[in-house]
Amino acid sequence: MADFVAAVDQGTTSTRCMIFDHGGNEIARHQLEHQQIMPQPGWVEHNPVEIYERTSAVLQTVMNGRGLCASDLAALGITNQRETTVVWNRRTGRPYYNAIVWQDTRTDRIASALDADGRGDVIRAKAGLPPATYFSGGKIQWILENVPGVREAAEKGEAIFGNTDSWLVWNLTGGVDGGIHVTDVTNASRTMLMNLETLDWDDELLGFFGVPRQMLPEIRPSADPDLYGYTLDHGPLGGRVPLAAVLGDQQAAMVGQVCLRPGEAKNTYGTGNFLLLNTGTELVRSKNGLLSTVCYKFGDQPAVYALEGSIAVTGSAVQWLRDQLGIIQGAAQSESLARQVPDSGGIYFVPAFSGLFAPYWRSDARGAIVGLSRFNTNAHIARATLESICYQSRDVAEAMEKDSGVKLEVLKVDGGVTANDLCMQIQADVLGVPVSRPVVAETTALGAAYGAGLAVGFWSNADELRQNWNESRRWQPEWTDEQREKGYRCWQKAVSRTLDWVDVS
Ligand SMILES: Nc1ncnc2c1ncn2[C@@H]1O[C@H](COP(=O)(O)OP(=O)(O)O)[C@@H](O)[C@H]1O
Ligand SMILES: O=P(O)(O)OC[C@H](O)CO
Repeated sequence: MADFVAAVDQGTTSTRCMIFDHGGNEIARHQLEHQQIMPQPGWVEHNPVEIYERTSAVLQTVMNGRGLCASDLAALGITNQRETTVVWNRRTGRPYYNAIVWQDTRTDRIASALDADGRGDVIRAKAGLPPATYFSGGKIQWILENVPGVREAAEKGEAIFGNTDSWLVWNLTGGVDGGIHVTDVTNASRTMLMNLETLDWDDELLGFFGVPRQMLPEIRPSADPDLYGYTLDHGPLGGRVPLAAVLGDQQAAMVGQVCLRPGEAKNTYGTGNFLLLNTGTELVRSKNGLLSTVCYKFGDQPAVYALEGSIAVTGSAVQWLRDQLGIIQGAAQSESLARQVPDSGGIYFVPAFSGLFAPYWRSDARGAIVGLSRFNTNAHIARATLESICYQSRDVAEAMEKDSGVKLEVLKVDGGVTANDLCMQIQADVLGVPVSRPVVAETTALGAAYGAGLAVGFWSNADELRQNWNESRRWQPEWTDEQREKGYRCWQKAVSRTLDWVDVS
């Protein structure tokens, strides 16, 4: 009898494998970082071979560490950083180029040209996305146009595209020896190439980016009782395990937080922040700068959609304090440093390192710290960094309320930054609603495990998952309304100072 479900969470900064039992409790985990390659300002790449090696290593370490074998696992689910683009050769298994990461802004001219000639509106209508450097379509176009030999190989069906989910599934199911070339509907909904209503690749959208259809993976349900396939006997799990679910990481976090009813929402605080609201089987189109996206599709049930507010830089701003400014030694120290001061001393930090994503979608913005005086110290900068995470979340929460009419009563949170108690208190203050963190903060991996477990009958329905959800801590707002609104007005003024900084026309 298989007592556990495994999940791989292939994230922006690291890859982790986690094993869960039927109660949704974490049994084992291992995590490895991979290199962030930044060859030019605004460019961010990962090495896909390194990512697969790290994935194999975390799977092996977890299995060996707990003395588990493949037959102990009912299923494997995969969740991944979305949009990040890999193009590889299906005969040799070798990538043509590094993965171009979702944060990479090299395609800003491709993106702004889409709005100049009306294609942008078609993309908004069909894909639910604003033209932006964020999504995969422009990244594939860049590889087709700039890496010698790829266009010809793509026309012949030899050069194939995938986000990191497809790359991992292809390798785990055989690679050059019959690996399957698939993705799930949530990942496909982030490419600018899929029609949100038909849930299929759209020829008009493919034409906008010059992408040959034969490059693209087959789109499958997020949790698939027919199974994606099996891991290999000689693979990192040491045997055949049903690969039963694939979900983009933010959608997986929705499942892990059991936001499975319309009106339920969560905010994940990782490298960036992603606030998603379940809108049910109704596709809600944003008028306020949010994305419409697929939340999940379980088997042959209708797809469930979400509104999403994507924020490019939140936890990575904390990394910037550590790696570039050197004012903290580790991410956790951002809290002790910020606690040295009662407020940010009048400064506001807008970390528009990759332009601004939702709700602004301004690739011409760049980061700024405004309001500086000689009074300010590193502690104020640390505090302003935490505040920037919370104010950006308020920007998207406001847009979400306008689009959906749903008033947030409590914000469910998860992800690495939620370990920062001060940041969560500031979030409650800035939003004016309570913030609630679950016991299992690794909701992304848990969501992939839930998808895989539902597909193979390890869990039978959403009610079982709901019983597994428990709160670990809740923060109540402490600021007065006057404090809250004054702070937010200053934030909006600071944002306006970052716009129109670089020329992307
Ligand atoms: N105590 C902390 N305070 C603030 N930020 C933190 C803390 N711990 C981790 N982080 C940030 O959380 C991010 C990692 O979170 P994680 O959920 O693992 O992200 P991802 O899935 O994007 O790789 C990093 O950007 C790191 O700077
Ligand atoms: O890997 P994360 O957690 O930073 O998530 C990245 C998002 O999927 C980008 O859209």
